[in-house]
Amino acid sequence: MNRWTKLVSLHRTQKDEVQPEKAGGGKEEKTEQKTKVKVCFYEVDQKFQAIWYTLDYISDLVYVADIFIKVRTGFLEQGSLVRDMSRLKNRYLHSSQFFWDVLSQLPTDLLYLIDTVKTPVVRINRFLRSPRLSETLDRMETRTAYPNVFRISKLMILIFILIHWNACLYFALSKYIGFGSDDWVYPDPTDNEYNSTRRQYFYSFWFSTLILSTVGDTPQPTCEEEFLFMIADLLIAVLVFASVVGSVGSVIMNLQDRDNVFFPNHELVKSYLRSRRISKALHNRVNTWYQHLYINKKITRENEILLQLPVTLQTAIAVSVHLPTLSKVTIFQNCESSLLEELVLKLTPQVYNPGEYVCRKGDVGHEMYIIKEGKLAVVADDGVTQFAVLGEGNFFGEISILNIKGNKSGNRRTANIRSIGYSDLFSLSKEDLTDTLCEFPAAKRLLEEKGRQILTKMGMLETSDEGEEDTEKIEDKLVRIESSLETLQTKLARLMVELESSVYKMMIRVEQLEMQTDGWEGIVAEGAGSETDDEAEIERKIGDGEGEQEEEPQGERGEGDGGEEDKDDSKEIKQKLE
Ligand SMILES: Nc1ncnc2c1ncn2[C@@H]1O[C@@H]2COP(=O)(O)O[C@H]2[C@H]1O
Repeated sequence: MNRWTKLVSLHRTQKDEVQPEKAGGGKEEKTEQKTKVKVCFYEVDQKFQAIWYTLDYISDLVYVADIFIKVRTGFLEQGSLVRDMSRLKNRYLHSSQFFWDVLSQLPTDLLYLIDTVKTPVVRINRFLRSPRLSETLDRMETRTAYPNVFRISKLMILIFILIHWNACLYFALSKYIGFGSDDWVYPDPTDNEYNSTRRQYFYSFWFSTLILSTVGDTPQPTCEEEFLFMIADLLIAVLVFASVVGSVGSVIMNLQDRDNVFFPNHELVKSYLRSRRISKALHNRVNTWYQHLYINKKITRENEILLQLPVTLQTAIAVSVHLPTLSKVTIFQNCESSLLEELVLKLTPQVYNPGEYVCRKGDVGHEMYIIKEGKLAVVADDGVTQFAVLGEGNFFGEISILNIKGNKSGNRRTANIRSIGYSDLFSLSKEDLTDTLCEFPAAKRLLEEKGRQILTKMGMLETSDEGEEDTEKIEDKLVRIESSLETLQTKLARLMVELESSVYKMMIRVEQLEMQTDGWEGIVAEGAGSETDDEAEIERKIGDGEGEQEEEPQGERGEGDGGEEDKDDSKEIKQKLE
């Protein structure tokens, strides 16, 4: 048999048959012996044949089970999941998938019965199932909480399998060329050091790893087969190396991207601070803040991350994350869930360092804050004297943005608020708060009440109750006037349309009547004798005109009383004629 044919068909010879060939040096034809079923490492085959068969047929059972699963797997039709068994069966049986599944499951193992074909190559059709494996891996990747770890593990396993197959080929090739015949092939197994199967496998695996990881340092090949093997391996190695570098690189990029999405980009801020020659103290404050974010996993850009989801999912997630905090806030405790759902998407997480001011007295207020975690103090201008300490579930900063009547400080902050330790806050902008409270007046009243209490304590509320009541009354009136104005505007618009249509109809009617009256001038001149008859005639014609008018569809007429006006006009014309 030709050397190449022998190599490709993976026929293997027994260990003791290798020796004469090795001794014979260039002897081309080897005696074909009883071939092995499974492995290049013959001892493994001899000892574990039962295990090989068992594993093979267990995996065949899994493949068959997979076919049943596929038949029962529903599919989407115009967005609805089809579960009807007869349709599912029909669909699968007529798909190309079914063809490939059957092909992969053909009992090619029966070829083992032919004595000369005892090679694992007969089961090669099982590889047709590999798309299903990659489908499974893809699904697992979308479900796992650690996709990057999963990706790297998958890559490592694939590389491991590749190195393993390559090691097997190397050993088979060494056996074919002759163990120990040169430096490149596997050393002579009769030597005790290289005799054990474990040593054979590890040596081959190591050799294969050297090539595929492009580490090199392998012995120089000496014969054609060795050269070809090395060339093919080195080409594969380039791909393997590239895919390893690429995958690891993309994993690192993903991690960086994730960090950049979760946290503000520290490197960017750092280089900005450097370029602007910011003082060391301020630099340190920024660094401490970043450190706190990273160590305690404080995510300040949640809203940006959630933006990629549909609004309903965003709300559901935000509610489940923030509701525990919001439900601790007194004003929101008895609120409708719809208010909380509306608010929750508008909250922006913020983290403050110890000693940092969240707002200063006299500043214009643009947002209010809800405390998620930490303690803050209402402090005097010296920054030390504390008037009150606010904790988890408290809120502040509402007075300057609520336009409370009688508030002497207007839209200015009434106090300094300073973070005692690290504090996690939610900020809510003036616009968002106003929009939301418009629809939930009860919550607005509560907020204003709390603000008024503080202002009264501080003596910053104008205490003219009457004035307040008056203003409230005026406000109520204004609201009523606004709504009445809107209704009036709508009515006016309708009337204008009706008026236009009536005028148009009137013009047509007058034209018709003019045409009719043209003929009567002669009749009138004929004399008074026929006067009574003419009058009756005119009466009749006008009567006809009115009848027509009555037959007009209501829709065309609109809601206005165009008909009445027409009648009046007809009477007028009649009078004129008389
Ligand atoms: N004595 C106080 N106790 C609790 N909170 C206060 C007190 N004084 C002021 N505040 C809060 O501190 C905030 C400072 O900004 P505002 O004036 O917008 O709203 C103020 C109140 O919410």
